[in-house]
Amino acid sequence: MKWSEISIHTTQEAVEPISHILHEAGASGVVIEDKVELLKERESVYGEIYQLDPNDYPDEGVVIKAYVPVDHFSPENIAEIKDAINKLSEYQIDLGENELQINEVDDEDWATAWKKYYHPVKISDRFTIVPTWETYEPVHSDELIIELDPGMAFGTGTHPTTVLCIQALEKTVEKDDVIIDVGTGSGVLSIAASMLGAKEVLALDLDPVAVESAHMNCELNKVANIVTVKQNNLLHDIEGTKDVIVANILAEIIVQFIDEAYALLKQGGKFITSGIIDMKKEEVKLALIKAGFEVEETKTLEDWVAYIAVKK
Ligand SMILES: C[S@@+](CC[C@H](N)C(=O)[O-])C[C@H]1O[C@@H](n2cnc3c(N)ncnc32)[C@H](O)[C@@H]1O
Repeated sequence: MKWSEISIHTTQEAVEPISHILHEAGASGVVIEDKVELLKERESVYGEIYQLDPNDYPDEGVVIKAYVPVDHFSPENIAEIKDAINKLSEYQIDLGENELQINEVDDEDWATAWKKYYHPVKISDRFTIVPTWETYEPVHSDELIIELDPGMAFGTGTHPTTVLCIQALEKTVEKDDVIIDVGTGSGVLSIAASMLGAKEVLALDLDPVAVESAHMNCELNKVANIVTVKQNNLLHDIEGTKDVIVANILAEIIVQFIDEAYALLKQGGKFITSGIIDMKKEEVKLALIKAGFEVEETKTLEDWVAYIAVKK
């Protein structure tokens, strides 16, 4: 299948409004190429390993790329996008070069375009995430390595919410624990839980692409005997008593199944939640307390929050 790649060379201050215009026009995601990424001081508590290639970034400004099926936009639609972008200058937004280009690319090209930005990253005391197409030599003997190919599912393992969940799992999971991972995506949290000693992990996702990706990654990491991957809507119709439930899903969704999580956990069981943007943290905390949980720990990274709550 052919896709249209729309790329706009602009400035950093125009990234948000232009990304919004592209989303409104039907693009399901955007890729931002910004040289600042090369200069950024990374939080180095865990000595993350970044190997970004300067050739992937523009010398000046930012390039925003969006992908849509090749016949999605008529010339009129493109003109409307250009108009909407030009109008931003009325709000004193500097558009820089403001150059829009359209290229035709193959399915394969854009589905894998993000791979060049994804390299081994040490994300916690014990875990390093290594993309399947990279080679990596462990630095420490007790390092746990998760090999991952997220494909089109969420979960390269490096998003702040995933990092917070893995760090929380590292503190929480005990040998032979029985765990549920709600919204497993690439399966990264289920794999981490297995490597930390869980006896059984149930990995759930509504999206069949995620289910397939999680299956594949569990095989790859040799934890398929511990993790059962299943297509499921949140915790609907799930039974049994669990030691830990982890869910990295948006706050709006978490609040919908807090009571079900509470019911499934044993006394003293832990509910790890992330995907919570800072402005939603109080709403989730109140809902946890209302359900009977005690919030044991609040973790933050960038604008994201994770809670470790215990069933009292
Ligand atoms: C933010 S991603 C988290 C992926 C992975 N667990 C991680 O931490 O990187 C959220 C996942 O939740 C899944 N999801 C969204 N709504 C869901 C629902 N109602 N039931 C099950 N999964 C859902 C999405 O398909 C997506 O894979």
